[in-house]
Amino acid sequence: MISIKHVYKSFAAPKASGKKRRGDGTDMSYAASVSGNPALGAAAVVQAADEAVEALAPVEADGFVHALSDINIEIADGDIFGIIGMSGAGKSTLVRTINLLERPTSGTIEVDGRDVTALSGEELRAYRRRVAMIFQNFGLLAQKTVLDNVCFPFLAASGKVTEENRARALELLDRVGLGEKARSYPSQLSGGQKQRVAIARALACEPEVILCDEATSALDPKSTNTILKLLRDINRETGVTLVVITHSMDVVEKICDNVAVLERGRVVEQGSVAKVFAEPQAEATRVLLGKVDWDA
Ligand SMILES: Nc1ncnc2c1ncn2[C@@H]1O[C@H](COP(=O)(O)OP(=O)(O)OP(=O)(O)O)[C@@H](O)[C@H]1O
Repeated sequence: MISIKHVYKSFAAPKASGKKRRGDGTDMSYAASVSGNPALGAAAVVQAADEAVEALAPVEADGFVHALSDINIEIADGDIFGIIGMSGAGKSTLVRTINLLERPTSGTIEVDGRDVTALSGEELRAYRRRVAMIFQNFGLLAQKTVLDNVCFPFLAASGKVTEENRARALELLDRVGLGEKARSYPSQLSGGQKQRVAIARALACEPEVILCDEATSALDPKSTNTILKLLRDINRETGVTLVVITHSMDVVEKICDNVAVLERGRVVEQGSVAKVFAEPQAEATRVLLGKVDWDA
């Protein structure tokens, strides 16, 4: 059970670092999400701040961007929990506080009753093995083969990759239907295949939770369905909890059991998907469902 209690997150008004993204398109979030290395964490935060500048964050009168305000959510073990909202609602910030890429400004995140927000060092690395993550841009390491990408969590955890680890990675590649691509490089795969590699990599350390941050946003409808079905099947087979960050009600309807709707950093509605779809209470939910009267 993940209990998010009174979580707030504020950022000082962002300033562009002037640094460009690394030429190989590496998303720092993945490397940071499997390690407790403060330098990688800092690089991921600089990258996020640059993206926030690009997104023109609204700066409040006090000079801060209040990305999350008093978030209270409970996610049961084995649930497929959707977090939905428009661009800038705070979805990515929330998911990044769950795996502690960002620390909440205040509030707690309890996992099985234990507050994890102050974890560091080996305890933080161990926590991140329990909470895997997949990203919109896949976060694969471009210079490594598919097999080496799936083995990366073993390397990050213990500094080496054993034969047993490789055999496990091959099993996982088979599970996602990509056994024959083990020696390929990410650039040789379609978007849907890249996301399947990322899912195999997420499963490597047998996580209890997978955070899926806009995992299908870069994919066409057919690949989206393949990935959503794969995630749902894995949830049923292994009991892993899925936290699905999305701006698409279609995604929520297809795989989620429960959903929280975020608007400007606040939860404006939450409950079972069936109830929220049948009787949406918040205006933001109706907009996301496409149930708005544009002429009103
Ligand atoms: N590192 C940061 N520094 C400053 N502001 C930030 C930072 N990260 C996020 N923000 C701001 O916090 C708010 C929430 O951003 P967040 O990326 O969480 O929204 P989102 O719902 O995930 O949006 P999108 O769907 O566009 O990714 C935005 O106003 C954003 O600009």
